[in-house]
Amino acid sequence: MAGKKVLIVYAHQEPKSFNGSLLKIAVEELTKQGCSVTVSDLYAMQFEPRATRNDIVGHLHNSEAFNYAVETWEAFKRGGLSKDLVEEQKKVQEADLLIFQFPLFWFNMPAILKGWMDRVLVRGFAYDSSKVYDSGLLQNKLSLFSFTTGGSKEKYAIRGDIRYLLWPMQHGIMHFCGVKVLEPHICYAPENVSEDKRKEMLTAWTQRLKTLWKEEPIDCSPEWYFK
Ligand SMILES: Cc1cc2nc3c(=O)[nH]c(=O)nc-3n(C[C@H](O)[C@H](O)[C@H](O)COP(=O)(O)OP(=O)(O)OC[C@H]3O[C@@H](n4cnc5c(N)ncnc54)[C@H](O)[C@@H]3O)c2cc1C
Ligand SMILES: [Zn+2]
Repeated sequence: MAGKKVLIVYAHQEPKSFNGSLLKIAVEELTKQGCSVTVSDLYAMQFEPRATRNDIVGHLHNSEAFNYAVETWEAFKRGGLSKDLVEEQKKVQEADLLIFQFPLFWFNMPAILKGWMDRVLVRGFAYDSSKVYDSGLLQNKLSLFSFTTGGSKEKYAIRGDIRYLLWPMQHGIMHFCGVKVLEPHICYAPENVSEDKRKEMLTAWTQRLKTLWKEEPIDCSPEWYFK
């Protein structure tokens, strides 16, 4: 929808990859719609995934025993978070929609993207003591997890519902911070399907993006994941 701001957090090393093609499609289609699109290309940025002391500029709240959650919370309040974090938080703050584009690694997101979650979604910025889930601090935003797998759709049906994997990402992170969740977009086994099937999956992503702003968020409750 024209005027909407979208942040795509992208975790793949290779622009020519299938994930790279999915990213390109999203940038093109959303830009065409009149959205303003920002991409955080984590590998290209050499984004630091480790949650360390370096994320705090200046003095520590308690230099005797380091506590990452407490120190980043305190640093956020006094404007003492490292520059790369502040930049990512600004992008999140401005966005109406967050799209996460990545290949599934060990039933989860790649470490560099997990590190983005760990470091950017600081207490005071994304959530606070009683400000979690529907009261989280990142209200009025949507999120969408768009990812690829190595395993086929049939294999996932046998191994168990892929929604189980989405519980920590969608519910444990996004919903916890107050962000609403759209249906995930999953491209199964792009390496092992025909060229035609790959083209079909890319077209399906373009098609979905065309009507994305009309979608209702999922009911992000245990039933959606485990029923
Ligand atoms: C550490 C690790 C852990 C993993 N854990 C899991 C796991 O737990 N579960 C699981 O299912 N998988 C797992 N995998 C596999 C991984 O999820 C897949 O390899 C990945 O999702 C494939 O996506 P890709 O973008 O890298 O594919 P690519 O290999 O980049 O792309 C597939 C094919 O699409 C082609 N392509 C790219 N763009 C286009 C285009 N525009 N048109 C047509 N063709 C195109 C490429 O040339 C390539 O031939 C793991 C992989 C790693 C490295
Ligand atoms: Zn939820």
